Amino acid sequence: MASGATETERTAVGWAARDAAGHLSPFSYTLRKTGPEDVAIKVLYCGICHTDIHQAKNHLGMSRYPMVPGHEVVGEVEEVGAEVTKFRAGDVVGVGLIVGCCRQCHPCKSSNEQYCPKKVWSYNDVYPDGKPTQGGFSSAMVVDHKFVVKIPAGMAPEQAAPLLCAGVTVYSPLKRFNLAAPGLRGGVLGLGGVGHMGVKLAKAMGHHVTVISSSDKKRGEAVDHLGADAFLASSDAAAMAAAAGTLDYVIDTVPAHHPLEPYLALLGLDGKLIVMGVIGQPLSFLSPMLMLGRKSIAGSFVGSVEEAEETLAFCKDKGVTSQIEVVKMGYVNEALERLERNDVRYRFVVDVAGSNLDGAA
Ligand SMILES: NC(=O)C1=CN([C@@H]2O[C@H](COP(=O)(O)OP(=O)(O)OC[C@H]3O[C@@H](n4cnc5c(N)ncnc54)[C@H](OP(=O)(O)O)[C@@H]3O)[C@@H](O)[C@H]2O)C=CC1
Ligand SMILES: O=C/C=C/c1ccc(O)c(O)c1
Ligand SMILES: [Zn+2]
Ligand SMILES: [Zn+2]
Repeated sequence: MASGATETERTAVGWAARDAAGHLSPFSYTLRKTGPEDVAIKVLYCGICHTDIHQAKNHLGMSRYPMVPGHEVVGEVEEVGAEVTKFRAGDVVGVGLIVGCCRQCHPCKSSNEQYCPKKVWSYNDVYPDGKPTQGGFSSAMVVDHKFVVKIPAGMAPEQAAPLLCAGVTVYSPLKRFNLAAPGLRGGVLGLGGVGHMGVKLAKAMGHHVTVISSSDKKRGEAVDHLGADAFLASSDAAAMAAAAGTLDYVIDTVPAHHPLEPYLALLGLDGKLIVMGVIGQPLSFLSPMLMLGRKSIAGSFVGSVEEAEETLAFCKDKGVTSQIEVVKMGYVNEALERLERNDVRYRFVVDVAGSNLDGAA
């Protein structure tokens, strides 16, 4: 469609959860007209993040249905609004977890818009006009251009998808907590979608990287395939004790309740435990575990648009890729089940444009 056309409301076909069972099935809905600052996107690929399970299954008690999840979106620009100059039809672009913010608060004014109190989530939220947001397991999205990033030329679109959440989620805290310098010793707890990007990004920053996993099953892959320098099974008390005090940081990606003390013990002086997992129960630790070592526990929430662009550029520059299994939309429910039972190496990406979204086989 012509650049600047803004009058047509379009129908999208997504795959939506209807209730907390979290089963996705075809769902038609209308997208807003392409406003002057909007980009209309045909979705090509969308990664499956564990957050999509948390949201679809109402793990946090805040889910709204019908809900089309998906927030690692890569697509092709179909139409741009009259005031959009950064993108044009045919560009390959990405969208992550956030699609709106107030533009006036301190986080917004300091390129930390993901921390805006009025941020709009790409799904399971509403726009200021009351229309529900729907995510990337869908034929199309209309997104404010501020929240759209260009996928670097030469980067495969399916490869780029996991960088838009898993990648930037690790890149952002490493940068913000001054943990991007070479030579640091990092730990990645939980080798899943976010964790495997943690290993790859930290290695590309020049860190010595230890994977801390719930079992020994991923040892070979972590060291031989992903390039980790060391591997600890958290169940191996002797190995955990031998590694005490050796790490500058641990990126904790576990999506379920777990003790923090075994991982605080791995940190040396001033070490940081960065909690990433979305866990709806209190986590606990004994305060001396922090004091004796001046350690800190921090959180971090995805990354800004600027950081998403930096992550993409960093990955392009360093040759960092995601390790993915590409599936069709008809497989999305099996993929969600396999993700939940820790059976994916390491991110599912749905080939949305190559799928029959109406649900026929
Ligand atoms: N803070 C933020 O901005 C973001 C948060 N998230 C959240 O991070 C978490 C991880 O997401 P993602 O990487 O996609 O998830 P994955 O399921 O891909 O990976 C999680 C990994 O944690 C380990 N794990 C899983 N279940 C358990 C358990 N019960 N106990 C101990 N370890 C477990 C497994 O690794 P192993 O086999 O090595 O033990 C698993 O591979 C989720 O809660 C997600 O919502 C995601 C993106 C951004
Ligand atoms: O995938 C990214 C989402 C992270 C997230 C962080 C906090 C929270 O309450 C969520 O629902 C999701
Ligand atoms: Zn995510
Ligand atoms: Zn704001």
